[in-house]
Amino acid sequence: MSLSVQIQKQLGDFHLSVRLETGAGVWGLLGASGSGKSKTLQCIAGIERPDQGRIVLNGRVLFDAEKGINVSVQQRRVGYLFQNYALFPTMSVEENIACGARFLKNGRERRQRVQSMIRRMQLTGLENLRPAQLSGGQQQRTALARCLINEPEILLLDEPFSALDVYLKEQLMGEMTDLLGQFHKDVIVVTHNREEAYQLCDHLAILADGQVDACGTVEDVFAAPETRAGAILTGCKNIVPARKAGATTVAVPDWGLCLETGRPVPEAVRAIAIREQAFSAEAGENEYPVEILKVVDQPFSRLVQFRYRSQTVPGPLTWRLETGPRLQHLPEKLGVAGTYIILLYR
Ligand SMILES: Nc1ncnc2c1ncn2[C@@H]1O[C@H](COP(=O)(O)OP(=O)(O)OP(=O)(O)O)[C@@H](O)[C@H]1O
Repeated sequence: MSLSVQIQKQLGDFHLSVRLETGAGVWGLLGASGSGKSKTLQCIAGIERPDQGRIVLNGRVLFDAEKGINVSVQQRRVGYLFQNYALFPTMSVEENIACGARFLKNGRERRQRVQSMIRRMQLTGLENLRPAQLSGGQQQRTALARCLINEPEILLLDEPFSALDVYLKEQLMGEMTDLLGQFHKDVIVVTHNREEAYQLCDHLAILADGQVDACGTVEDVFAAPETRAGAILTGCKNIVPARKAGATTVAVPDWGLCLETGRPVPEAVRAIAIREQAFSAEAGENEYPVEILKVVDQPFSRLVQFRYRSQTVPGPLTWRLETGPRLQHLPEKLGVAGTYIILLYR
């Protein structure tokens, strides 16, 4: 699969300007609320019309502003799973799924396809129930079946788990991964949740203020987000302006420190990020005196707020530890291994 998106759209004061090239597998659009994720997906599906640009799916031009091409939603062969599934409340499971196969004129073939979908999506026995009589997972499978029956070339999932509680979400994420694997569908999934992004996707594009800010494999984006937006969205809490100080060191004026990164530091570095788990009382590297401000016990971890004694700005830093015996002695120094210092360029 290849999808090329180059679109611009003005929405009130908000400017969407997305350039994205995706390949096979599951791609995630990870962005904060209001960053333009849903609008991007809707432009690809043909629900929204960009002001400018071009969208090409597997060599087929779906939209080209200059050439006046705008293929209809029905003809795009793009499956779109709405955030709340958008099932028709007065229709049964079977009727909802059949809606996705309206394009099939042959009634017998349509019925066969619907029955096959019901089996594959493990909805057997539920055919005559209405959406309100289904569990969250059954509703999601019905909506997925309605998308997939049309044999789309790509499946777009808009925040597929946002409406679910934590327990159901974990269960359904596992199910969804299995189903997507079974159907061998290429997928773009929109989410603001880093766990979802990490678990479901092979590749990630970070969306910030209507633009793609960073792009790469999930592992690379999480290991080295490169931008502030990427660092925040992948869960970094300690982000601070920094600049190159030496071949392998960064100066961090707000903390009054110079940190050794253990690798060449490019001139372009503008900030660093250190994950909460990266600090250690036994790091043996970059160890500096700290003042512990607060210890908050959480169910499976302990959050320690601290400041460097050399710090010139007030905001606390956070250090997260696995829950163990209560801290007997609060450390006087904390360190961080150079490899855990994430260099940010924007
Ligand atoms: N019709 C509109 N007129 C003006 N602004 C709009 C319109 N529709 C959307 N916007 C703005 O466009 C921006 C992007 O919206 P979009 O729904 O794509 O965000 P999102 O990243 O999906 O957010 P969320 O995660 O909250 O759903 C938002 O700031 C929104 O306020």
